[in-house]
Amino acid sequence: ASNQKQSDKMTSDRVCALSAEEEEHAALDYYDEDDDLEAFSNAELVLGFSDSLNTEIKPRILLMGLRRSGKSSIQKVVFHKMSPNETLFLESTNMICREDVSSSSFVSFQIWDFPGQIDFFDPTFDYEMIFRGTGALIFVIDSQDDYVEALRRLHLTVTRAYKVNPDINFEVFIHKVDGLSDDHKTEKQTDIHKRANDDLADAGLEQIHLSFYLTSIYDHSIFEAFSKVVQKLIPQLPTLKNLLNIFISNSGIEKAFLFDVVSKIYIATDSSPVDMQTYKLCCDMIDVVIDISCIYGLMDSQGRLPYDQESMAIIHLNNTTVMYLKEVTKFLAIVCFLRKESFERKGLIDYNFHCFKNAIQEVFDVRIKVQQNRKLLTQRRFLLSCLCPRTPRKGFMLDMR
Ligand SMILES: Nc1nc2c(ncn2[C@@H]2O[C@H](COP(=O)(O)OP(=O)(O)OP(=O)(O)O)[C@@H](O)[C@H]2O)c(=O)[nH]1
Repeated sequence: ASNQKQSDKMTSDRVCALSAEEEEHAALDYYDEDDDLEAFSNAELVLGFSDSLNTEIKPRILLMGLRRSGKSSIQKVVFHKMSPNETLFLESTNMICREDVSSSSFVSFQIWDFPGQIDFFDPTFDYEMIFRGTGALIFVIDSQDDYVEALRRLHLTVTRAYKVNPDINFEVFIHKVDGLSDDHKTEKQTDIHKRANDDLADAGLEQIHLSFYLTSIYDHSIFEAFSKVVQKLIPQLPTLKNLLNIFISNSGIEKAFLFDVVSKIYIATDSSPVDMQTYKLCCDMIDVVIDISCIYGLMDSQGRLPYDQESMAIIHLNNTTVMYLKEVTKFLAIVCFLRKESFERKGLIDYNFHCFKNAIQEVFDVRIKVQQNRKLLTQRRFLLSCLCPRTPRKGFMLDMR
């Protein structure tokens, strides 16, 4: 319960930070500006969203799949810290639920949770508008159920979405695998993979790439899968990876992850392979650090959490490995694994960390600058197109520049 409270507090802290952040940030450099504007006005018209002009248009992640496949549970467990058992009481989703996931870090997107059955032929459902601004489409398949119908829906959804926007990343979560043995899991994955790709090949659409993940809300697999989905939407990923590689190779560190603390999504890691055990240890460490901070730390006069960019933690494991966590920004932390001997040179590690942090700040600054320019441009173009609707927008763009 205490963990839940702390997470709620952190989430609400993040929401507060978001509104301030939104003031200075504009759209991610993700899709065409014309699409931004169009998607923005369409969303308002079609779905009645009341976003102000200030609102950032973020890449969308759609959660789709049959009824009761586990879509809402995934969203609640990953982004609301709901305990997996509580999802048993979730009611069926009847309308599209949209949620902003943002922080001052690189994690910034919208999740749209769709009701189980979407009728693509329903004229009130403007799927073209929805797919146009989509970065990733996650299709959830219940592995404990018969998946023939799910595969049919997957095929229909993917082909429709691809026609509208070929840049969407298609991610298939073979979900609820907690009830299956290891052999059974591999068997199901192979079967689903083969059938889905055969269907695409039969339709002459071999070029569509589907990524498959075995997931469950009862372990870390869902966080790991979500991390990979989100990473594909971070344009700065290669830069972050490069910075991490330089940092670890100069500090005697074996592995490092850059985490979004609230969601426990890792947004980047170095080039060495990731194993699930290491990832689990990082998640546990983040939980421990937040818990200890909340129990023993002193809140400031405004009642804010005693957890900030100065926070750090060291855990010595009983196999001569040391885990070292350091905050990079309020919502971003780096978790490193290194040998006890390497940790003796902590001064060097801290100095290198300082350089790493400055480099991350520079990446942020560039991003903010680009976003501010885009925001200004989009607002001006919007206002001008309202004043002179007949004049082609491209012309305005040239004038403004
Ligand atoms: N065993 C197991 N059950 C799960 C998992 N994820 C979700 N569930 C259960 O699946 C049921 C349906 O979950 P929901 O999240 O409501 O499913 P949904 O896809 O959002 O359903 P609709 O809103 O009707 O489209 C709930 O009882 C969850 O507890 C999982 O990883 N493992």
